[in-house]
Amino acid sequence: MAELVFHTGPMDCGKSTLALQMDYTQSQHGRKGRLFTRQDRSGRPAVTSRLGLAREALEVDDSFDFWTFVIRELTTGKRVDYLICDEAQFYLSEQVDQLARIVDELQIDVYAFGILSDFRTKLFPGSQRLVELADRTETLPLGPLCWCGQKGTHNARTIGGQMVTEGSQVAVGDTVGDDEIRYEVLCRLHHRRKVTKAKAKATLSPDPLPFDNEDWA
Ligand SMILES: Nc1ncnc2c1ncn2[C@@H]1O[C@H](COP(=O)(O)OP(=O)(O)O)[C@@H](O)[C@H]1O
Ligand SMILES: Cc1cn([C@H]2C[C@H](O)[C@@H](COP(=O)(O)O)O2)c(=O)[nH]c1=O
Repeated sequence: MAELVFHTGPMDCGKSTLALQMDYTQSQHGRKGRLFTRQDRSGRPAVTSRLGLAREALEVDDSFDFWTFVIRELTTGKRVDYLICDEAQFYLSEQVDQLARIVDELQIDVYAFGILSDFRTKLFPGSQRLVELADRTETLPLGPLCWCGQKGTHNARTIGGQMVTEGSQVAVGDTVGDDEIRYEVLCRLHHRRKVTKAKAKATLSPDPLPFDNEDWA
């Protein structure tokens, strides 16, 4: 039986790396796949991992129809055994419905990868639909740590170094670099208290990180 599997976790937990590893492993066994992404950080239609791996992919925009695409591939004699769908949080919920139909009616495996929730802790529509429809939702076992040393679970957005809790849901960005808009993965406690690493450092210095300070812990 083909499967729709949603691999999720916060930013920087290895989703794109796993997507590329799955594609590699499957293709080593002669299976033919297609890679998709939407608004990758690189600005290119590609699946890119912070470990340095990258592969070209097909860009999914609002008008893209997975069902029509796969039917066209099959009816022109091409083989499709699986789809790898990165940055799936940005997909429309109708597109996730198309992915489920592909699994059920064409027996093609779909492996989707994406973050569950945004910087306000609200679900992305694409991720919500994946959780609703997937045969399995898997949370990646490894992930970034909050500055306090706890497991990082929640994505924070910073603008000019300040954590924000309002703004548009989509703003492509990274957890490293010096762009105005950045992300930082925090534990729930520090996300809720809006204590980023920079804020903790400014407030609590000169203690070394990770802090074990009563004030914030
Ligand atoms: N130089 C490095 N050496 C080892 N592992 C690294 C290095 N850089 C990044 N990583 C690993 O890659 C992970 C991020 O992978 P990536 O696929 O880009 O994440 P995601 O797609 O979930 O945002 C990090 O959590 C870390 O485990
Ligand atoms: C939390 C959050 C993230 N994004 C963007 C930022 C990145 O471009 C991607 C996540 O990429 P990753 O491969 O998982 O690191 O999503 C966003 O647009 N809005 C948000 O709230």
